[in-house]
Amino acid sequence: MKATITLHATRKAIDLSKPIDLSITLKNSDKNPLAWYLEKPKISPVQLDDWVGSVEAGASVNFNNIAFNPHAHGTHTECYGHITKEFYSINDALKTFFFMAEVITVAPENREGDLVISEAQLKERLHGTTPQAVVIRTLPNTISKKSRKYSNTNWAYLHKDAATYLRKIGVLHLLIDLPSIDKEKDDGALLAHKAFWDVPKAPRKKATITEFIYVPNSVKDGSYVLNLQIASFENDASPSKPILYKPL
Ligand SMILES: N[C@@H](CC(=O)c1ccccc1NC=O)C(=O)O
Repeated sequence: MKATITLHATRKAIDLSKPIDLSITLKNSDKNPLAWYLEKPKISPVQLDDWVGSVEAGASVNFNNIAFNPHAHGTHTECYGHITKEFYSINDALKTFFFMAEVITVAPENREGDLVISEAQLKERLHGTTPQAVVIRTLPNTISKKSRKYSNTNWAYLHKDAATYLRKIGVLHLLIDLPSIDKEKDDGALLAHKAFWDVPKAPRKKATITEFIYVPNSVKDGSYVLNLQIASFENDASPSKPILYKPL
């Protein structure tokens, strides 16, 4: 199935039968990626007295409870409610779901023992484009990202100036293949989150950050149509399913 999308008088044709799924599956398995010092998600049948919600155990249906954390267990999209005292829901922040996106690839720079994505790197990779969404693939890009145990690894992060740059060129949706755009242990500074959302000065209520994606190596850098979908959780963050379509 093909579709034509018109944005700012530019028409792009896409093939809806060729989605590129950037989400990492969330599973009850040791292969699930982990961050923030949590153990794996739990997916298990409901038990009510003698009844077990599993067809294998004699029930008519499979009926599982799921216990997980959107920030720690896989691909999720968050709004500025992630870092504010007041409650703001991702379900109110994200109300439209198709955007023009630029996929870029960066090798974080070594700065005093940290791996940092700089403003200069983003500027160079975006070469003057001002997309609605930016998808950052970090190098090395191995498939182990889908099952990595990130806790206490001091993963790569976005310099606050890089996040400010994205805000200033009008990027509304930022996607990255790390558990956070910020440094794992920063004493609560969350500099890149604050810079991207402009918190507390002038919070960008519609801006979102999607973390824990995986961009397959087969996907080339460049322009795509992004379909960013969340589950309708009233929460700062929700599991999400970003899908790219390559313009034909
Ligand atoms: N870097 C923060 C912690 C942090 O960002 C965080 C901690 C637990 C669960 C989620 C977190 N952040 C991101 O989604 C700090 O060191 O205080």
